[in-house]
Amino acid sequence: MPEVMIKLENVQKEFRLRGNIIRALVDINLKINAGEFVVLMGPTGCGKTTLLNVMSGLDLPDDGTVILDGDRIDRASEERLSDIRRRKIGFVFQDFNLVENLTAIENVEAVLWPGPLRTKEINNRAMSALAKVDAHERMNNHPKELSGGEKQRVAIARAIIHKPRIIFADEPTGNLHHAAATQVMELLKSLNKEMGTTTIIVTHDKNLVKYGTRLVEMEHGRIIKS
Ligand SMILES: Nc1ncnc2c1ncn2[C@@H]1O[C@H](COP(=O)(O)OP(=O)(O)OP(=O)(O)O)[C@@H](O)[C@H]1O
Repeated sequence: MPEVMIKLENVQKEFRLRGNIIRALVDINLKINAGEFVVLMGPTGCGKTTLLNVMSGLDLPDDGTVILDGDRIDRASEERLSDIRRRKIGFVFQDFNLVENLTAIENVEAVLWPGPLRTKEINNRAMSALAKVDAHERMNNHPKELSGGEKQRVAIARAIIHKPRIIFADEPTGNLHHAAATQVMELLKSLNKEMGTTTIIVTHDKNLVKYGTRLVEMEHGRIIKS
């Protein structure tokens, strides 16, 4: 039996906007096994980001059950959620979310500050994460001195420095040109293969389906294919 990494049962989520109720997630049932590389697609506004946020503990559902690597997270406190996120999850975003006044390596190291590790050990780990994503030559540059692809590779180094069980990536190639997008997807794929990191990416780009081991499609808050 494969190890189940994420399990959602009867998950519902609504938003209220100027008197309207938007059903962002409608009765979602989904199981993702350890080591899968899931590509989540669907038209704009169908609920992809909401689903990613609920699976990763960035947001809570109104109803239903969410289990992440054995922890039930749908009713967890913010303190517990942030502890689970810190230990188990790496996040990658469309706009990179790097801190502008820190260098590339400081952006990666910052994940481990403050913490039990010595400065030298943090520095070594950050260097090896940057080498893994082939961005070590730019380690002393600030984000504004990096290309989009380089910024995203630094962001991926930051996402993997604590060896997460799961990577969630929301439109990771949305701001990149074709060549840089390909490089970022190859990188996520190789991390998934080498380290067995369960990976879930949201995208609009049909060309990225080939990187996944599985395609999940949404429409109007529902999963229509999984
Ligand atoms: N905080 C919020 N308040 C109100 N409505 C929201 C909020 N977040 C999302 N929504 C609505 O919920 C629905 C699902 O949004 P979501 O961002 O999950 O879609 P998406 O599939 O990721 O869209 P896109 O591809 O455009 O990023 C949309 O109708 C959106 O307007």
